[in-house]
This record gives sequence, C-alpha cells and structure tokens, in this order.
Amino acid sequence: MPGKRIMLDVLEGKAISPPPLWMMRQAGRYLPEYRETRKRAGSFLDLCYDPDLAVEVTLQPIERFGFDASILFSDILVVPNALGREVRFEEGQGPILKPIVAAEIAALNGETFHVNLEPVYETVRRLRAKLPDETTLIGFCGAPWTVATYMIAGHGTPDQAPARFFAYREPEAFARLLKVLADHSAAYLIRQIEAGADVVQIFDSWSGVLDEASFDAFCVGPVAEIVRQVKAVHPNAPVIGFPKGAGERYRDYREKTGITGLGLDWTVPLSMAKELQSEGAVQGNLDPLRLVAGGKALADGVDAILRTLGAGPLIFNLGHGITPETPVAHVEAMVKMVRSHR
Ligand SMILES: Cc1c2[nH]c(c1CCC(=O)O)Cc1[nH]c(c(CCC(=O)O)c1C)Cc1[nH]c(c(CCC(=O)O)c1C)Cc1[nH]c(c(C)c1CCC(=O)O)C2
Repeated sequence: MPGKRIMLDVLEGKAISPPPLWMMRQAGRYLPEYRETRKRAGSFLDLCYDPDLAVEVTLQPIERFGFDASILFSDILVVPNALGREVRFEEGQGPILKPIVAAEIAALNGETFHVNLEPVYETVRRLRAKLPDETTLIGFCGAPWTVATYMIAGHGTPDQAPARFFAYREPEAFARLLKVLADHSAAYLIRQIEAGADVVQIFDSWSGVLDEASFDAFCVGPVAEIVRQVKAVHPNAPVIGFPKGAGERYRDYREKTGITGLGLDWTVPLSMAKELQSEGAVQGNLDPLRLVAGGKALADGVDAILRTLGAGPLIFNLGHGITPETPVAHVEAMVKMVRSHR
C-alpha cells in the first residue's frame, strides 16, 4: 500500500511482516556523508540548531537505507540549553554542561524556551514536507531523570552517582528540577507533534541505575506526567518510552506511564519481550555490537528477534544507539535480513 506509515499500524497493536525498521542514532558518525556535513557545521549544537543542515543529516539514512521511520536530528540536551543552561559538546568527550546547584533550580527560566527551540520546530516542519509519505517521522526528548543526570554532573558518568546523591540530599530541589523538565519536555513534544512529528520517543537512557523507589519516583512519575500532558492535547499521538536498563521493571512501565510503545534494550530476554508484546508494540532490541561484528553474530541476533517477536507488533531496532565504528555494509546486511523476513 503506497503512502502507508506501517510503524503507526504497529503502534496500534497490529503485527506487520516484515516489521518496520529504523535505528536509534541512525544519522551519525558511522555514515561518511554525516561526517562531511558535520565538518560544515561549527559545533555539534550549531548543527542541531541549523534547519538546513539538520534536515540534510536526518534524511541521509533514509536516502541510503530506506528506513520506515526518520528520527529528527537533534539531541536530548537542547532542552536544558533552551532553559538557559550552558551546554557544549567536546570532540571525543561527549557533552559538557555547567553543573547546576540546588539554589539555581528555582531560577530556571522557560521564558524564551520555544523561541530558542524554533529551529528544531522548523526542522520538523521541513522534514515532514520532504519525507516520503510512507516514512514515519519521530520526534523525541530525553526523560527528565536522564536529562537531570547530565545537568547535575555536567558530563556523562558511569553510574550517575552525582545525580543520585543530589536526589537524596536535596529532595525538594530535585523534585522541582524533574517537574520543570517534565513540563517543558511535554511542551516541547507537543510543538514537535504540531510541526509534523507522527510519533514521539522519550529516551530514558539512565533508568537502569536506580533502586525501585527511585525508579518509580524519578523515571515512572515524570514520564507519566509528560504522557498525560501530551495526550491531553493530542490524545492519538503515539508515545514510545525507552527506559534503558529497566530490567524487571519493564513489566509495568507501559501501564504506569501510559506510553504506547515500549523500547527494549538488548539485555531484555526475548521471552520477556514476547510477554510484553501481548500488551502492545515493542521496539528493539538487537545488541548494537552484533551490528559492528557482522557475520554470524549479526545474523543470529536478527534471526532470534524476528523468530520470537516477528508475529506480534514489533518495530525492529537496535537495543541502543548505533556506534560510530559500525561498517555501513553491516547495516545494509541487517536491512536485507529484516526485509526478507516473512
Ligand atoms: C544520552 C543521550 C544524549 N543524546 C541522546 C541520548 C539518549 C539516547 C542514548 O542513550 O544514546 C539522544 C540523541 N542524540 C542524537 C540523536 C539523533 C537522532 C538519531 O539519529 O537517533 C538522539 C536521539 C544525536 C547525537 N548526539 C551526539 C552525537 C555525536 C556528536 C557528533 O557527531 O559530534 C550525535 C550524532 C552527542 C551526544 N549526545 C549525548 C551524549 C552522551 C553524546 C556523546 C556520545 C556520543 O557522541 O555518542 C546525550
């Protein structure tokens, strides 16, 4: 059926064979054409805020591989940046922010939030106009907990100890930070939907470092609040939640947050993924390192997912972002394997 966005059918609970396919971080450094465009932008954030260049890199993986979905090229850290926090990306180091202290949280200022993010909305509008009809356009934001971890530490850490300490030592300031982030992230997603995003995904990359009570309070609660606010304005917009590393807590994340689709990291057992699929669409979950390795490791990984989950509502994806050292030929091989599944 020409012009049909099959990923939206899957998010309504339908099984489609072969399943729709896209990759987290599909526009990025593993692509030579991305590295070329990247050289023309000043900083990484300049690239995110330049609609001409952001549209160009968003479309690169669609043109090369014909994925079923396109994800807006941006970063989760544009939200703190638009709230007035300093954010930089250092070559080979990842993000650097000015660490926020408790006393600064009350002063976080959303007055020019949407003005600052207007280039992102413009990118979404142009993408929807340029993409093939059958390509689903995904908007996104980071979950409040994950964004807060970078705001507090000022950089990536292996276990997010600075944010966990902050949450325990300054509970009121921390709750306020999560609330500011949830409200602004919801408003940001609503604007992306109004600009043309068909689906939005909430990346909770660091949900796996929390104990049970903190997971409920810092991940589930704020994501549920975002979903509530988005659905109040756009009741039919599908929302995908990706609580990376949530383990056992994947079991009730969808129900407690109200998300439509559930993004699975590669450690989620396929037997559990199959159970989760009985409640609605799942997305995932190939280990990105199988894609780097290629050959039998890749074929076995793809095959296991398709065999176990292929008869239910599945969006084929990686279990986390593609890594820069991935050979393009391995991506081509994966696309062929998924597309030949019947
Ligand atoms: C935690 C997080 C961030 N950003 C993001 C997350 C959540 C997903 C995840 O866990 O990976 C989300 C993100 N970042 C980027 C996208 C683009 C859309 C896509 O293709 O998926 C998305 C969805 C581009 C990017 N974001 C970044 C790059 C690389 C920077 C460059 O090209 O110079 C890209 C393409 C930089 C970034 N941005 C961030 C980090 C930690 C880094 C450095 C590590 C790295 O380089 O991979 C924060």
